[in-house]
Amino acid sequence: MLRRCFQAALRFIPHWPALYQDVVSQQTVGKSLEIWQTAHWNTRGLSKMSLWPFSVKSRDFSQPNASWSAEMQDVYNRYNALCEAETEESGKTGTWRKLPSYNRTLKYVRGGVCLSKIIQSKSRLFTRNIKDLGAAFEYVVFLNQQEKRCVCVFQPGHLLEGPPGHVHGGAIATMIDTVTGTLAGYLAGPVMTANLNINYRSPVPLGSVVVLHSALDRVEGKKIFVSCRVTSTDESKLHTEATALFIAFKMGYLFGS
Ligand SMILES: CCCCCCCC/C=C\CCCCCCCC(=O)SCCNC(=O)CCNC(=O)[C@H](O)C(C)(C)COP(=O)(O)OP(=O)(O)OC[C@H]1O[C@@H](n2cnc3c(N)ncnc32)[C@H](O)[C@@H]1OP(=O)(O)O
Repeated sequence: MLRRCFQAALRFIPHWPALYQDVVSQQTVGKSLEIWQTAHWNTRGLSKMSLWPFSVKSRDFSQPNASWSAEMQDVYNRYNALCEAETEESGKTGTWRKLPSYNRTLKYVRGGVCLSKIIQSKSRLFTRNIKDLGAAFEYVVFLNQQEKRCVCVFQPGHLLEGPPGHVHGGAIATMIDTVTGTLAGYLAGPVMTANLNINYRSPVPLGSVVVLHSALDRVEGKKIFVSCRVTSTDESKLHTEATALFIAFKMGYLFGS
């Protein structure tokens, strides 16, 4: 049923066939890097590219809101200023870029906003499925594509409790998976986590602000190795360390073709 739905959708979304064909024809990460970045992932704004006649705007869930603490806002301002400063200097895209954060990964794909209304329309990204501001995952990711690294400013809310007053290890793992997966995804197109190794060094208090620093270690064919450190905002305290392996896949893999 899902497969039929997907195939029917392919016929109606103007850009999807191009996306689909290129995905299935790319064998290695190396080959697909530039193609995905420039043409297929919604990294600059889908509405500019799409011919779809209806609204294709997705809400960006990583905008500052009233739940953000002063510390969260400060760190956000620091990285946001880097994005703006470098953009002004060069007159074009800066080295740092704030990434949008949608509530479905499908929305990063060209035509995906429309597809998301058709395919399992009630599905939501795990980290963006609680509507109360500040209650769970408050975060924003900045990408430095040249240096192949990203940072995430994360303010865990009260619904993420594990040990009393502190963040659940699974919630930290979720954020590590999200941030390393986002980096791998922006560098290589669609990826899935194959392996995630985590060492928890010190507990994270609920409502505090931490920074996830993620960097590309190496690429071997379709294997993308990424590492991540979770620290206090001044980096004086190490909370968590992790390494992750992502595998680039063809979109058809998820839809049975
Ligand atoms: C979806 C797109 C996301 C991108 C978004 C970018 C934009 C940002 C947007 C929004 C942010 C949100 C980001 C969220 C991120 C969350 C990600 C997840 O949580 S993913 C769910 C959990 N993961 C699974 O459910 C996988 C289940 N596993 C599988 O499906 C397969 O095992 C898979 C695809 C991982 C590998 O498939 P095979 O095993 O058929 O692949 P073979 O071709 O055999 O292996 C390739 C190489 O990888 C090695 N390999 C495979 N698994 C390994 C493992 N576990 N450990 C070590 N090596 C492994 C193999 O030995 C092989 O190596 P040799 O080429 O021979 O050198």
